[in-house]
Amino acid sequence: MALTVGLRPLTRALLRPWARVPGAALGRPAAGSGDGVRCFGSPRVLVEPDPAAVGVAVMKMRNPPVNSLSLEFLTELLISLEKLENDKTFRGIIITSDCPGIFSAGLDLLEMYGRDPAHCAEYWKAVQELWLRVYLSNLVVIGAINGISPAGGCLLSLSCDYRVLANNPKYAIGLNETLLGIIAPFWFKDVLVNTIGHRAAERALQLGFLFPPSDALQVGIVDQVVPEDQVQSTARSVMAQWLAIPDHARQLTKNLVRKPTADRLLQQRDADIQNFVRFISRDSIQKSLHVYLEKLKQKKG
Ligand SMILES: CC/C=C\CC/C=C/CC(=O)SCCNC(=O)CCNC(=O)[C@H](O)C(C)(C)COP(=O)(O)OP(=O)(O)OC[C@H]1O[C@@H](n2cnc3c(N)ncnc32)[C@H](O)[C@@H]1OP(=O)(O)O
Repeated sequence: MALTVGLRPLTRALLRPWARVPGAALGRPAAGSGDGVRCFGSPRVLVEPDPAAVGVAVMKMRNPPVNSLSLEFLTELLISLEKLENDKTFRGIIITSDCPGIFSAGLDLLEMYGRDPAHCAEYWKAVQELWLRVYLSNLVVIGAINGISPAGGCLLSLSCDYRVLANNPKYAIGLNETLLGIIAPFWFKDVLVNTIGHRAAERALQLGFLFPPSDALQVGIVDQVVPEDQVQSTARSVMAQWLAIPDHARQLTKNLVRKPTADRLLQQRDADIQNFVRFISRDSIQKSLHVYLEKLKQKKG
């Protein structure tokens, strides 16, 4: 899949600072890493080969405080994913968070609030692109979900091939868009329906459920719940099972299962962008986002 849409100026801008960080440029050995050990990433996305598993990369999201998916962060994720896809040494990625207690707070509300239509369109293209890249990745993608994962964070998790969630009562996962007064786009909905079934998705989406770990496992929005200190090791064991399957057979099967869902978006990407921009620009929606952002602020006291 080509990394095509409207990201070039930002991508160029992002690449410049990386060049100044010793060892942090994509594909270069990291400062402090041993000779020949590939460690690449960007300011917000740390990518390292798993020292205990050949062919596996660990991608850590570090966009503090809450790993919200800003345009810059999305762009860095996309570049790292593209790099991994093109690097034949890797067959699998474990996606996890470097922000304690938070996997990802989802889409960055500040990219949708008080922004002009052109910005919203560029942002939505990047959101689409990240979903397509993760969902259709040829690599095995395991989510090691070590924190709360609402909305866009949940979509990212649902796009992995397998999800391991830390058993912490503070964590929850789900598509909670309605609680913000907005709606989950049809492709978010499709992925949830594919994962937990129509009836459970119908309830979860309308009520904006954020499932705590035991409920998340029961409904099937995650595949495994394990003690927090076992999330990474479990993800690694699961990865070994998936990598035992010949790549070509697994990849073709994944494509067979996922392509119809992805095609629904691919066939109408521009219309989906226009729909998003129209929706998000409405006064009533901007008002809802304002109220929600204020609530987040007030929560701090
Ligand atoms: C047609 C389709 C139309 C529209 C579709 C649009 C789809 C949207 C999907 C989404 O992903 S919307 C985003 C949904 N996300 C959430 O509801 C999560 C909101 N955040 C939280 O609930 C909490 O922040 C947290 C539980 C993740 C973490 O709590 P805590 O550790 O207590 O941190 P704070 O709440 O104090 O947050 C710190 C800081 O970060 C800001 N922030 C939090 N989430 C977001 C976000 N998603 N986008 C932007 N900024 C966020 C928060 O306001 C605080 O900012 P300060 O400046 O006050 O420090």
